[in-house]
Amino acid sequence: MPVTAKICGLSTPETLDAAIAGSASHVGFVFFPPSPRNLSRERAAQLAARVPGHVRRVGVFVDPDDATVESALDAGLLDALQLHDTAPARAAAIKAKTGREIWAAVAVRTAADLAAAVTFAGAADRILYDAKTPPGAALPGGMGVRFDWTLLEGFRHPLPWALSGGLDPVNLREAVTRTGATLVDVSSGVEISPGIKDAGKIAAFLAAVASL
Ligand SMILES: O=C(O)c1ccccc1NCC(=O)[C@H](O)[C@H](O)COP(=O)(O)O
Repeated sequence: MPVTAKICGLSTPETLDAAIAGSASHVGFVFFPPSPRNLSRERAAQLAARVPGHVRRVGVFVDPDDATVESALDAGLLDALQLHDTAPARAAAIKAKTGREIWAAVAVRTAADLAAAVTFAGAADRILYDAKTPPGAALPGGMGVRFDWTLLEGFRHPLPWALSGGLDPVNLREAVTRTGATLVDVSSGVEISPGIKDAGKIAAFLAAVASL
């Protein structure tokens, strides 16, 4: 099965272009003000206009209200909405209201955390297994934290899914081999500092994906 990749937290034309040139299947735009990757409406519109139709635009949110979603949808021309810290009923309501594909982030540290995945059946279209960030962390994602990938070995996934959390070009092969992921998501692993993406690192990650 071919593996595809989402490059998340893009915020400049140069790094967005590197993701597109390297054949990313998805690009992620963050709409969460505490994040160093947060986009203004204007920047989101500027970036969204550069994305060709075959690359899917994913908006990343943390339990957003309707106004936040509407504003981002309009500016970012979003194909999918990735929801962190969002209850299944709220995810279902956003899906019904927007008609967009919904990705539900499930934060994982232990096997017990995986039980949340099934609660999104019927409410979301895809599960994003992401590493649980430390207690008190400013962000629920995008912190370069990985989880124990063996937890996903033999797990019965209730929905299509993607793997995230602390991925980089070096650990990618082990992550995919252990979990069987066919869609991977990276942010910190292609940055030189939080929020600052690097075109060379993006190219290296996508080359590693293509070599799997
Ligand atoms: O990236 C952010 O700043 C962010 C903020 C709030 C919620 C989620 C966020 N990122 C979600 C992602 O999709 C990241 O790509 C994912 O957590 C993996 O991040 P990393 O471990 O840094 O590769």
